[in-house]
Amino acid sequence: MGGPAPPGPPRTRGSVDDHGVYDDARTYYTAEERHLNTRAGPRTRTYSQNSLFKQMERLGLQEPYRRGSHDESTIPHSRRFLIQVEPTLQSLLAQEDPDKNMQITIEDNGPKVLTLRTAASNGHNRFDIRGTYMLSNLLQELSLAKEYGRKQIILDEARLNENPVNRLSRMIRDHFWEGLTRRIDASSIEVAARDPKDWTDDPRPRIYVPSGAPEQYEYYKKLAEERPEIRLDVQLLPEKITPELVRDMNAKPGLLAVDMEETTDPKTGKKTLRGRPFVVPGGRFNELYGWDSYMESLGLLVHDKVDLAKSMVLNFCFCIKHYGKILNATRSYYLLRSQPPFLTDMALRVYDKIKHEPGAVDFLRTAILAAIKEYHSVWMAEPRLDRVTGLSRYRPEGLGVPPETEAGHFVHILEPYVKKYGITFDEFVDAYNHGRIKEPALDEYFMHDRAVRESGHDTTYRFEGICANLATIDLNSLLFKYETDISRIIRSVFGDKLVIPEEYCTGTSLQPGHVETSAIWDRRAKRRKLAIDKYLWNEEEGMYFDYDTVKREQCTYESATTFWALWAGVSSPKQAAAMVTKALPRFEAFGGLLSGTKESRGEIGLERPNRQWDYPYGWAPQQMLAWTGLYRYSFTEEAERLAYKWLFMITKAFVDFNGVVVEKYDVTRPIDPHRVDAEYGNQGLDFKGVAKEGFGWVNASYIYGLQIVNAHMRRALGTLTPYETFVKAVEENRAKALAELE
Ligand SMILES: OC[C@H]1O[C@H](O[C@H]2O[C@H](CO)[C@@H](O)[C@H](O)[C@H]2O)[C@H](O)[C@@H](O)[C@@H]1O
Ligand SMILES: [Ca+2]
Repeated sequence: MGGPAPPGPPRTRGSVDDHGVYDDARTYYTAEERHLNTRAGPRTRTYSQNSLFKQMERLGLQEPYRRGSHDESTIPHSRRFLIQVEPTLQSLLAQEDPDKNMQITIEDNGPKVLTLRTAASNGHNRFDIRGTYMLSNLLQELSLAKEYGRKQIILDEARLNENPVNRLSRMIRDHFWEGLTRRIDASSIEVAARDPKDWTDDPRPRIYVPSGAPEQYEYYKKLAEERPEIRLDVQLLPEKITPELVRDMNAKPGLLAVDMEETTDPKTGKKTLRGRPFVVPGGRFNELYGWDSYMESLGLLVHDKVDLAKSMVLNFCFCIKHYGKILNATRSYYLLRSQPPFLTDMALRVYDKIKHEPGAVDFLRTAILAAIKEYHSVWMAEPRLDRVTGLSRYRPEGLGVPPETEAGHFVHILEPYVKKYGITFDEFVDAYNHGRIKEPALDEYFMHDRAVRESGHDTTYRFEGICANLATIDLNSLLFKYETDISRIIRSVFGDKLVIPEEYCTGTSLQPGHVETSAIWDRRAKRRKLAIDKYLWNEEEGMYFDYDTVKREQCTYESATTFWALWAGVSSPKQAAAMVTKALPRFEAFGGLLSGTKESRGEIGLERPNRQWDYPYGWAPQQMLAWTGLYRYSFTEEAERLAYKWLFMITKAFVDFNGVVVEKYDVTRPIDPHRVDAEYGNQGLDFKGVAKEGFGWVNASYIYGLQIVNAHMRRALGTLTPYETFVKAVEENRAKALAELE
């Protein structure tokens, strides 16, 4: 045992690995020597596609269709091109991007072929780049090269025809995570403070600091003084956060401070603060989110970005300490609501990676103490707890109309009131928000609307006008997971005794010094399972449903969140089997799991528009939790199949649509599943030339999903094999192998 690892296969000179063909863009395009044409002698000419075309024209030759003296090198991966960046970019776009959206997709009807000059011939020989995928990769590479200031590059062909699964994984690892990482401190506050949702006339950077973090207040004040040009507005929050306060803060929306760590300024040698980094979802969502962060951390951990996942856990602990909860997200207008809770699992996964490091147990203690406080003060307290069933609901406090939605979202609800009072829309909203107009039916509507947003499923007909009354299978599965995780951690890491310090008692009925043991958490979990079985399980349908705690009846909307019970381990093996045979077929579509069934959504039309968390849309968290849950109950084949379908859909859209990765997909649409126009539309589409961020939880689902499928499937994905073709091939091979045995 032990000893050095066996040597790997010998590396041939000139092989792909040899010169970092797949280096990240910064490394690839900033390495001077890589882009010097070492073969260039006195004959070197600097070609651009433009000058190439002109020259061909002069000679009466046709480009790009003529093959003539083309470089026909057949050595895979060894071909490189000598390219003048800007002129080639311009000709590529002029020719292959007729709809001028700075993306080359299957919808662009250009000739789909462009001739490049090979580096080996000093630019004398030519080679055709063909098809949407290679041309769009060329556009992406040229955009990156330009960004790094390159005028001329030597580009490896292997970057243009790379296996798409490898390319997307590489983009996520080397580019997207970085593009989505934020740090709130002097280094980049302008970027972190930007809020595409800001509805005010003066969207300036603003930060709210909790009263318990005076050192941060000093830090940001100083920063604002030293850099007046960024117009940073620094505000100290009062100790007590009330619905009135949050409503009034809507006139001045801002970022909420998160955790900072002490560090030494390399310039002055003095102690200073540095923001703990976090990943944002992307698009219009440029702040730390609750459940997005958990999903993102699953991808970060696969990519060994453990520090970033750990840092997000610590930011959550800060939020629980200073704001009383893990926030929906860290903007002032989200202050009163949370999101689906995943802290214990997230902390455990990080701990698992760092447990050999000093401080790991302290990290886990901090996270678990925070989770216990959150459990008691948020989820198991009024108004979220329903004392009759013992189950919990999404039911945050708040006043008035949520300001962050896309303009027009509430028009159909508010228009009748606007007419009734004969005032303008804005006047009505202001009067209603400040209580000058009282409309109890609207209060009820917005209580449910806030609950919908806390649930993370904003919006869906499952929840409209009812959400705050529902004990959902989602939330109660997650709380069951908290209970079982906390029990296990107390027993296995803390010797079955965890002392609760004073700061973790506020908002709970615990006394400082109280000792938690696993037994009480086991009892809590047992009680919740019983209640879930009693109120949420439906034997006939073979799945879980929400329970209306006011009407005291089970609901009928079929939601993919039924599979969260598998993820949390709350189902019996019999229930799990019933879900697989009865429920799963109702949710399975071309690209994976539907959010809900078509029957449950009902008819849609002008008066009843599509909601983004209903049929036909599919979301990354639903997929990830279902795969993990199915795996947990040994339904490996089902988990692999669902993961394959999801990954195939994402890879295909990535290949056909210039590297696109979006927030959610229409899982019933094989050709362009990224097209979603419900509510605020899709996020992640809006890029020029090359995608820089993807979308947080979809990035993660891709990386995580590749851990779920087997190696054979991964290879089939790389060749864009549809699931049915893949299965057929597997079956044929099996039949052949069996026949050979006989
Ligand atoms: O601006 C409208 C709503 O946007 C958020 O919801 C959606 O994006 C979140 C970030 O990716 C995600 O966590 C949520 O599940 C999505 O539905 C926000 O969370 C809502 O509170 C907000 O009203
Ligand atoms: Ca285009």
